[in-house]
Amino acid sequence: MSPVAVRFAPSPTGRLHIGNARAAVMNWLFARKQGGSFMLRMDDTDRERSTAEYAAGIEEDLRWLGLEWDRYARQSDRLDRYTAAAERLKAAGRLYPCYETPDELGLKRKAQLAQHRPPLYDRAALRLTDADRARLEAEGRRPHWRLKLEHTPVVWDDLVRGTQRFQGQDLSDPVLIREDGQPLYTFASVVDDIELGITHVIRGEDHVANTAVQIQLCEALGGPVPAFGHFPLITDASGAGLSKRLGSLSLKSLREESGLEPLSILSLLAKIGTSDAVEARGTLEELVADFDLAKVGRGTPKFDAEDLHRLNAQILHHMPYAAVADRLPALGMAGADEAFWLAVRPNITHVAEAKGWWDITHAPLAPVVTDAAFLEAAAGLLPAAPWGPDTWGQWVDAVKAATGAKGKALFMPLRLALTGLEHGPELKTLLPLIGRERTLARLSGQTA
Ligand SMILES: Nc1ncnc2c1ncn2[C@@H]1O[C@H](COP(=O)(O)OP(=O)(O)OP(=O)(O)O)[C@@H](O)[C@H]1O
Repeated sequence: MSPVAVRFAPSPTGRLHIGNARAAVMNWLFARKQGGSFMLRMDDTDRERSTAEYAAGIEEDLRWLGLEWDRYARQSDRLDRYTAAAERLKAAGRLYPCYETPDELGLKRKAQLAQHRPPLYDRAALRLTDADRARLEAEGRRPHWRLKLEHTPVVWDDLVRGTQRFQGQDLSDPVLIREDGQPLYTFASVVDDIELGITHVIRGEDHVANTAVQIQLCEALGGPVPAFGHFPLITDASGAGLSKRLGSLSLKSLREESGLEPLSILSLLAKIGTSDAVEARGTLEELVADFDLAKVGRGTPKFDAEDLHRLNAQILHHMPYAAVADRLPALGMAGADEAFWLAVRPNITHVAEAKGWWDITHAPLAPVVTDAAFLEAAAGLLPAAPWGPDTWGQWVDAVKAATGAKGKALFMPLRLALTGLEHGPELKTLLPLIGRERTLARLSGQTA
């Protein structure tokens, strides 16, 4: 058996959204789990809507997620392959020229629907004589080309949906090549899957009907026919579909505006709509280990941004300093060290929020003074420098013994004076970061 080869094949007509990313994640995890290869293929034959900027944006998004590709292809580099495949189909009598305009096709469809018949192409072009075609071309009409489907059953064992059955006679002969010579998605995709050795096509269920046609096309081109798996499409929280062109829920905005970590998105996308619970995972390897296409369910997964934020917080709570060290200076935390990161990571949902704690530990702050006499007494008991992890314990024991204050009455005035807030990271870890001088000043009510 040939080694497993999968592809993620976006059209570069917008930035990737969370649904597209699911397709990328599924394919990448499948490849890694099976020891196979993952290809990024830009389906850019739509010249009007594809741009190099969007292609670069898609690459940026995938790299940010950590989904590196083993192979890369661009359909616009392979146009000669589609021409060659079209010639083979013509020679085999499977590709035929049609001359109807979109308006004429629209009228035919309307008439069929009015008679409660399915709106299938009526194959009128197959009945044209050479003379008819010559006359149409003389009128200036250029042909588009349709695949002549076999009127036989098409059956495949879908890796997600189980056995799928279509009848060739229930499907319209698909247009493979437009009037202007542009190969359409259905065609280019199958030529590539065959020639690039794709063994498994894993994609959203928006492609199920395409698959029936593509299996026939693949056979007409001499195969081999890959395995197919179609997973349900993600909707937004209101149940509405996503579209690259509308820019909905793009990875770029989740990264740049919402400040999410790639692993939160990966953790969500690897598990949403599967029989596994959605949980934060600290590495891609853990997600690979859990992955099994058989766990993907048939229900429509709804994307809820709240889930991502919850996962993000969980991921940050365990994130080592090395994973963020490079990013902290650019977020206004130049000089932030491991002690600072370990102190604040349990209290943040997004990395940028660490800046709030950076300011509290490193910039002037107006303390909240609730009991000046108590704070003065506490100031007199502050241990001498140097301070370490035990300083807080020693200090509060002394304050407790001297004042008799306990529990909240002991901690809250100190927390408010030192941080200005009622909640936050453990004072045991914050105190050495704030330092003795600043602590003394804040205890006396000064902005420091
Ligand atoms: N909402 C979704 N949920 C899961 N997968 C999706 C979703 N939308 C698209 N996909 C998958 O993303 C992959 C790339 O598809 P494609 O580039 O056609 O994106 P698209 O968002 O459908 O495009 P467009 O909005 O530009 O029509 C395909 O495998 C497709 O099935």
